[in-house]
Amino acid sequence: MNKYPKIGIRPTIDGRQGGIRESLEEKTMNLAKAVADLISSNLRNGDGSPVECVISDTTIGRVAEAAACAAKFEREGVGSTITVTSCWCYGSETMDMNPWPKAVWGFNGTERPGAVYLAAVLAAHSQKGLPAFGIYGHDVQDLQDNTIPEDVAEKILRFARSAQAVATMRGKSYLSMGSVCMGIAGSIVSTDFFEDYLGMRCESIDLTEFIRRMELGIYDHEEYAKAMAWTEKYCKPREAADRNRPEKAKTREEKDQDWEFVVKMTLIARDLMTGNSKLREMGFQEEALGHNAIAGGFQGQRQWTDFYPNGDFTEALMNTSFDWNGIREAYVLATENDACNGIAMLFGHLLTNRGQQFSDVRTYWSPEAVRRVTGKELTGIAKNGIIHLINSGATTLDATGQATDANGNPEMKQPWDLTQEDVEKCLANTNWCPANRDYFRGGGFSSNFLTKGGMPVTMSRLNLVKGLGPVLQIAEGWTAELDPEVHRTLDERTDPTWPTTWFVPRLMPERDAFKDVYSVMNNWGANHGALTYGHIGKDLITLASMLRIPVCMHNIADVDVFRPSAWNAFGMDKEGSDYRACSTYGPLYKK
Ligand SMILES: C[C@H](O)[C@@H](O)[C@@H](O)C(=O)CO
Ligand SMILES: [Mn+2]
Repeated sequence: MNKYPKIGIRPTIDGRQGGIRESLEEKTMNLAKAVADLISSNLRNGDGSPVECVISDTTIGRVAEAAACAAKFEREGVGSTITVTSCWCYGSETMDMNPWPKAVWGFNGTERPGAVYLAAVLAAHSQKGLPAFGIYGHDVQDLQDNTIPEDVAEKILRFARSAQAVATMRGKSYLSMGSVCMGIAGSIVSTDFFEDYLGMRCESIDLTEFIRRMELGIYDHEEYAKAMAWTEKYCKPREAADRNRPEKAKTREEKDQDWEFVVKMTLIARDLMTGNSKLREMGFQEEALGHNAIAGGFQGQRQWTDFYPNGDFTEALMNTSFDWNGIREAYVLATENDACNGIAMLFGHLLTNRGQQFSDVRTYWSPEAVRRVTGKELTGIAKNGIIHLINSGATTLDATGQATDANGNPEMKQPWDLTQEDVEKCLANTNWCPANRDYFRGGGFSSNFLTKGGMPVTMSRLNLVKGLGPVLQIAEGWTAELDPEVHRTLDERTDPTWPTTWFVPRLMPERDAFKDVYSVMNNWGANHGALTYGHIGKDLITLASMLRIPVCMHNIADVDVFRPSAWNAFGMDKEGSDYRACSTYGPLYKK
């Protein structure tokens, strides 16, 4: 069985035999091949395999050929399509009628009217309530030119990245480990939202399952020994001084036991999400299956953490692009079972294949407040103020920023670009602090690091609003590096046992929520944000429109907003039309 969905390419053609069709067959097929090649040579699935395309067996001129193509795509596990043409074709006969994400590239040439077909078929898509993305190159190309211009390539790849994310999450699960955490609304998991908007299921387990598996030894014992040896080498030596009051601190012996406990928790959390064939060999058929989870959340607080070591080690390692088994794709695991943030992490992960960061959006520090408490000025990109992102647990260790690109700049890499040296540097820059036992009575270890400055990042968050539905918010910006003394003073006022990222959003004076750094913090819809490496706001906007989730706040220029062409019919203000279109079409998988 194929692990990932494929993208179907549909070459459509003028059906008139006796000259027209014959003259266009080769050209049209070549355009389809060029699109498939563009996608497979640029986009990868999470395991590093190229995103696969399937091309229709024939060009599509008449409806029987459209039907044969649809049948082939169903057999091949296609999850979205791109229709390509350089000429006039018959709209409703050749169009893709499947409600999955779809785009049409109408070649901008004038010998044959590909753009006329594009307009006609997009009108048909609008009329039939099957929104499609329209791709029309800016400059006229010659008929014999089969190259894909840069502006067209950018749109094809933006569509394909987002469509592949939509298709990849479909049919998978979100696994709640535990339930609602400290009354956090995002952890009141909405099955309706997951099912209707994402095509996903919600699974849940009670946290006693961890104890059962630990006590009955239901985990891979060989892997546990390997994981423990790795932890002894890379993590335990970086155990930080205990900041608990002496009467609250655990003894050395208790801490050693906690290390063993949190390593076992990590194996079990992974097995719960994705299963483990080793457990089948051990006779545990059910446990070997896992929950088919592509994302999950760990409740932790309060009952579990009041009694057992916290989930911080587990969450940090799961979200990281490496562990004792080497470099691998990061998992998506939200802390505090905040599924709304987990979904923003999942979007970021599927669009980039990189490890994700989960944080409390804790403090806006104005330049004035920083001056007052430190006696120093914020400088550089931080000069207009900063947002302190900090939470125990679910932040990828990739967010240390210790991996470097070819120019020596910090990067949170895709796993296939990570090197062993990068991995060792991420680990060498992460401390493991005995958990603050006023908060976490059961102990455990919190990952602690300071994110390197200068990385392009995008903060996002999904919120559920009664009467409206889901909305997405997006803020592109950068990580900032502060004067070390300023960092220390500000960090000491919080919980210095947790990882810190200083975030500076890109401001847009003309948009109220981005007129200053304070407004970004003040407009954030909940206590958490997901941080993704890179400026991926454009991709998130395209993805959200495919899922009919309106974007309530973003700092992306209008020219970079790429949504289905039907959105243009809902008015000239892009954000208002987004709301109207999303509410008209409704969720993609509504039953
Ligand atoms: C320890 C505390 O309960 C934190 O976990 C709390 O500040 C949060 O993270 C709330 O989202
Ligand atoms: Mn939190």
